[in-house]
Amino acid sequence: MKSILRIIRATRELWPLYTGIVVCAVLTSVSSLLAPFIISGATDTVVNHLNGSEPTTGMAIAWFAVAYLVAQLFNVITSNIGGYIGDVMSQKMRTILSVRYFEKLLTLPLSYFDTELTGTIISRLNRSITEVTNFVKAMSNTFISLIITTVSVIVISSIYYWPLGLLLIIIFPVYLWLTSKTSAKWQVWEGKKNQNIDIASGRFNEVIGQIRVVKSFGAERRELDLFRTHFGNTVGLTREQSRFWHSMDVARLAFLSLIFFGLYLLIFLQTLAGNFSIGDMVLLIQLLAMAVAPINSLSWIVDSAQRAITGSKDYFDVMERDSDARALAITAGTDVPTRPHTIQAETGQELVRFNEVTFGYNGEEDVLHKIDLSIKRGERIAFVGESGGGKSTLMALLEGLYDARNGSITVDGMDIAGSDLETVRSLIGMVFQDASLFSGTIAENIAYANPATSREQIIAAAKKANAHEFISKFSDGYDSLIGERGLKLSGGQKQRVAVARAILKDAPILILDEATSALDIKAERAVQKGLEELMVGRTSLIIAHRLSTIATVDTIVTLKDGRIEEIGAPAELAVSGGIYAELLGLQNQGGKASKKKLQSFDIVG
Ligand SMILES: Nc1ncnc2c1ncn2[C@@H]1O[C@H](COP(=O)(O)OP(=O)(O)OP(=O)(O)O)[C@@H](O)[C@H]1O
Repeated sequence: MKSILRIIRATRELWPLYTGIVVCAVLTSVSSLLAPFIISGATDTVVNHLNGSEPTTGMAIAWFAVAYLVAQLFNVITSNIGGYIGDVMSQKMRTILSVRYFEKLLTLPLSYFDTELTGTIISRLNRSITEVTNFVKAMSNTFISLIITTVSVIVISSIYYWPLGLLLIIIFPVYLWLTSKTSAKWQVWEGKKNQNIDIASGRFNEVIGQIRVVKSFGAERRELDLFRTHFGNTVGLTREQSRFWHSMDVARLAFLSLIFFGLYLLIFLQTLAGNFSIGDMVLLIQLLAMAVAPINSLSWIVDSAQRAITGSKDYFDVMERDSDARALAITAGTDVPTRPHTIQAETGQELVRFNEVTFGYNGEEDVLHKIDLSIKRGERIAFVGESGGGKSTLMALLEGLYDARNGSITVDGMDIAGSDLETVRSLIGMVFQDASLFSGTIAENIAYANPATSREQIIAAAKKANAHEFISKFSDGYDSLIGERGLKLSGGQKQRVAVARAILKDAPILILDEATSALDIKAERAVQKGLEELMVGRTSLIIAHRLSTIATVDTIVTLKDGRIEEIGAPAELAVSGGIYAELLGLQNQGGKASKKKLQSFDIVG
């Protein structure tokens, strides 16, 4: 329950809506309580008229009907206004919670995403927020009227005949006791179901996101079976859970029926004995009928409260994680650099420095050891090493995605650990191995760094990236929509759009992870032409996958098991007997074994 209160506290700006809901609920309950009294009055008036003790007119009786009508209309209006406010409140609450969740995810360190599946994160968000908002809405609409109605029924019945009140009071503790007995078990089942759904949804997202891989491996059936199994598990769990819940519900309702049997018996006997008038009897029967609904909804409230508690736990689990303070500053907008950093280093002077950098992921073993490296402004530097040697990790550190365990990295003299991330990242452009485009138009993708970029600038960037020609051939040109991840573009086309995107970002430092994806020679040349344009006047760090690229750089850094083995110009390293020389030798040898060895270095030729 504490977590529900936390949600309400966390959304305290909604208090005018909460108040509106409470006021409407009070008015609705009061107006619905009026109806039994009006009908009771009318019944007594009719009965008295019929037995001749108090003759009345049709007009007088009609006023009862009018009063009933007014009470009912009032009830309808207040309950609907309450419903309207409830709808707005729950949607606002949903919006607030969802935005905060998204904001939180955007500020969490990358290490969180290394261990969580995207689909799982989404599924958890949907479930927890839906259940919490549904519950708060239902609570606000029903809980208050439940209390008012119940208390009124107990008080009024007691005034008429105290044993009636006593019997009604007994119902609540027994009912709650029976319900709480079920709750602990219920939650365990619910947790297991959620686990299965999260795994299935996580996989679902991955499979649909990488549908080509799935199809090419013919893994559709296997994936479908896995999905079916996880969802199938939830059916079995629901069976057990529901069987238990409903058998407890039978106990609850049987007990309720027993108490109501006693209540009705007492009312009938008292009326027969002349202690209640017919009107009193009608009033009490109606009041009891009104009490049944809140009692029945007790178990439903407990049920949805349990769901909401589980949901809010998941929610707070993520919300309580430590954000990366510097990422937080970006989403909060407090870290916007007042002016773009202008590079101080002259061409040929040191721009990037790795100073004895050691790093390991998430408390795991070190994967980079004492990396010492100086990169000059304007230099082209290729990183070569076996797969897993630490090339991507080194780049991730430079971008400030992870913090070094030891040592420091400076860019233009700024230690990136102490600098605001927005400045650091504004200095670095990236072209990823997988172009990673978003759904939307080609123009939107090219202008991702700055959506306000003019169409002329977008076209100029596309021309430099060697992409203008193919884009112009689409019927909608730059406004052509590309599917999620740009599925409608070829690999080479996607790469060129990504290059144009990097050209527009215009960062002085470039990280290029050369595409190894099976680009044919023509496509590769087209991309290469764009990359050459992109690299002009910039400092380029290249994770190279082609010996032809490596041969053209100023400096090669070879990495082995997270350590720098050699640094030098291609001509020097070609004869030094190190990794690069070995790779050149393998290329010249040809043959299967050589090809395999080259592949282990992610070198495609
Ligand atoms: N997110 C991560 N969490 C934990 N360990 C990781 C993570 N990313 C990489 N590693 C590990 O760090 C080491 C270096 O990986 P890295 O991706 O930097 O190598 P690489 O040289 O770029 O390889 P490749 O060329 O295959 O991409 C590897 O042992 C890898 O298993």
